[in-house]
Amino acid sequence: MSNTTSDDSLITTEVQADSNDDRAASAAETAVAARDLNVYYGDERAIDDVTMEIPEKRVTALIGPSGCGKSTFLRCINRMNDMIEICRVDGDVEFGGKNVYDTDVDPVALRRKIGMVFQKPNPFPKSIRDNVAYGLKIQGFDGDVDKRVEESLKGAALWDEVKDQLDSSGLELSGGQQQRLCIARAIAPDPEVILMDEPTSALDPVAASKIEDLIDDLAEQYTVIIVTHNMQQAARISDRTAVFLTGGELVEYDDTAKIFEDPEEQRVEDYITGKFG
Ligand SMILES: Nc1ncnc2c1ncn2[C@@H]1O[C@H](COP(=O)(O)OP(=O)(O)OP(=O)(O)O)[C@@H](O)[C@H]1O
Repeated sequence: MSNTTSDDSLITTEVQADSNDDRAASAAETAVAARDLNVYYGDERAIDDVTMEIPEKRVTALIGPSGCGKSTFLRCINRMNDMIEICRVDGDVEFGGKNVYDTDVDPVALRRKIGMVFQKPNPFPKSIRDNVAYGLKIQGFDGDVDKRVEESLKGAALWDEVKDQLDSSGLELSGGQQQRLCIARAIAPDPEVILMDEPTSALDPVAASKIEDLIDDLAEQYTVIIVTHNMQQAARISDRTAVFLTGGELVEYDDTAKIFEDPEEQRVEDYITGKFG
């Protein structure tokens, strides 16, 4: 599968020291940038003037205590907050050199380029094949659907386990397999960015570990932005970490090793060492 960026297509406490290091050390283009981003639910501000650049083909973790705005920030990136009536967004989220909140951006086209995986695996009550092919059909994909389904299931490290049961229901799979099916569904439309909102918190440790390995592989090809409550997970799998604290303030954003080993901000150190949050 190829990745392309085209503005036009939008219109209508242990840091892992192996593979992440190579990625973290090399320069990366910016995939997504928030500029002066404020988000409100009614009168309540959930994101407080956040500016940050998220690098391409890296894993960026968003961490912080409950209610600090991590999910709200994530949902801004592919405009999932549009679905929440009382939510108002001020400022820019740039993707492919364009503000995704520009009036000529089609949110459905945007979400093909910026896919999303949720906390609870949510396959459709359809066959494994149809789960993966769903987005392709909606977008009027005129290529080889079976080939793309196979590539996507391989990309989600699920193919070997399901290749002989593609017509079985996705709901018959285990929780971890269902989550990898959801990842296959997210990558089938050939996105550039994958947003993950606590993708392992509903899974047992073995299934969670498989997803962590998969996230590392996905970053070879995609930009991965993950919300996690699990600081060890952030330390293990991410290249960059953004720490949000109460009120939607982005307090510190840096290489993951720096955040976990030598943060600039006392509040971040206190949070990471469990003094609050
Ligand atoms: N749909 C909504 N309507 C009203 N307020 C909301 C809505 N979603 C979130 N909020 C509020 O916005 C703030 C940030 O919430 P958000 O879910 O983004 O935080 P979070 O850091 O992801 O929390 P958690 O880790 O518990 O999921 C909270 O005060 C929350 O109550």
